[in-house]
Amino acid sequence: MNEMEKKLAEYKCDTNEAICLKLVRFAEEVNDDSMTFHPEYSHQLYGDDLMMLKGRSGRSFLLGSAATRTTSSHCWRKRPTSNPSAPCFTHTTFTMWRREKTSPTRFTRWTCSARDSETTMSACRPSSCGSLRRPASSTLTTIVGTSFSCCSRCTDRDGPGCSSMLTLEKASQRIGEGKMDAAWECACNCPACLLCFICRFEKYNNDGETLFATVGYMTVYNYYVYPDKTRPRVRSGGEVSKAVLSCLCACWPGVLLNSQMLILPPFQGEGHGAQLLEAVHRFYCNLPKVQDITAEDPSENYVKLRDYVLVKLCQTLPSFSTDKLPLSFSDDMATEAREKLKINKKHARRVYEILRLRVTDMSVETKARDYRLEVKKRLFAPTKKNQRELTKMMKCLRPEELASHISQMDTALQQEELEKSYQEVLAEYRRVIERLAQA
Ligand SMILES: CC(=O)SCCNC(=O)CCNC(=O)[C@H](O)C(C)(C)COP(=O)(O)OP(=O)(O)OC[C@H]1O[C@@H](n2cnc3c(N)ncnc32)[C@H](O)[C@@H]1OP(=O)(O)O
Repeated sequence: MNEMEKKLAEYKCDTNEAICLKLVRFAEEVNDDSMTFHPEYSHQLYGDDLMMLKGRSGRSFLLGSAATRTTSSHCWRKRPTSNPSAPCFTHTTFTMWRREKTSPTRFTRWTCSARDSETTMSACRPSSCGSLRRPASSTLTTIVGTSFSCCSRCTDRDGPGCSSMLTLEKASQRIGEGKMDAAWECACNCPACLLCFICRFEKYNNDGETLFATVGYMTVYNYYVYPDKTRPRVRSGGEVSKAVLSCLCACWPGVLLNSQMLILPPFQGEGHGAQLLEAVHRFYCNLPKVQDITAEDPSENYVKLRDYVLVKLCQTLPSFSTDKLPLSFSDDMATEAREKLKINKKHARRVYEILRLRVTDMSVETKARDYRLEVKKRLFAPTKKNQRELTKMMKCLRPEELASHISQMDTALQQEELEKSYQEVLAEYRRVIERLAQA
């Protein structure tokens, strides 16, 4: 370490620790340190190794539905040695999120006023996003009984973008640059044709005024399925035309990041994710054009959440009744799950395995064995396919070419891997069953 590096070392710190965030509903909360939390990921703002932050003075506030206030005055990034005159990039990046100066008296301007209904889920139609401060115009469904609202539009220019960058590992601002997508241009006014932002708001009262603060959101993109269906996919909002992008950016600059689903950290683990996903499924269930609902590259947490929600939805379907579960996965199950709940076959199969586990007495050896074989049959299917291909290859490959493929066939190793996968799946299923029991 040279002298300069030693000097700089004292300013270095973990940016995940140094950055403090708050979600603030009322003016007095701005100074309430008990509400502080830290980001999970800050490398997208500061880089992996060049970032430096002096002390712990960096601090941001994400207010109500949106705006960000940054009081981080001591953060900067080391100038690249190759270009000493380069600007201090981190500082620029950080202040980029500071759309407006925040003052407690202006809180209400950053909050969203949705419809009067208890909860409202709306789809965002890009062409109708022009007026940014109006409530969402297209109410699609109303769910009564919860004080949270699903709404597509934020009424302010500032979205929870910074929080998205700080809570997702691969968030990106560079989406859809220059790309056109017909789905976005659709003029039929059908919500199933669009990318929807479905947002979850906390409804609260501030001095007699009903306000809505962002809890989380999902972006769902509708793909075309031949010949006349669509397939909503939980995914980032990429591949949009520039015109639409700029319009949506104005509404939700942060939401347009590569964030498929996000519940803001203070609200995680409270059931919001499950309720949001369930609301989305229930909404699409009523659209005949929709084939099924999928997700793009789902994370482990998302799969856990989806398992729980889908099992909860399917458990009342006749084809999944307790007497039918021990008879193996049936076409009836796949069809009913797809037609009534827009669940695809692969997910319906997982649902079946979870529900069957719930009714199986695993202390009875024969029942446990039947269950194990049923699950392992599915888990082993890809390996079996590989084996069939290998058998074909054996007929045409030279011995040295075959050697590497043969090693993949080590049966003992395969059995070990299979058992490991089975145990992992079993643990995941048990967690879902436990959660269902608590609900
Ligand atoms: C398509 C994709 O892959 S998108 C990528 C997913 N997004 C991310 O990873 C971003 C960061 N993470 C998040 O935004 C959220 O954590 C999500 C979306 C993954 C989940 O949302 P959450 O609101 O936290 O989910 P929810 O609260 O319904 O369930 C999470 C856990 O909290 C537990 N929980 C729910 N309600 C309660 C409660 N009232 N009390 C205690 N625990 C609870 C659940 O049992 C569950 O635990 P488990 O996972 O061990 O079963």
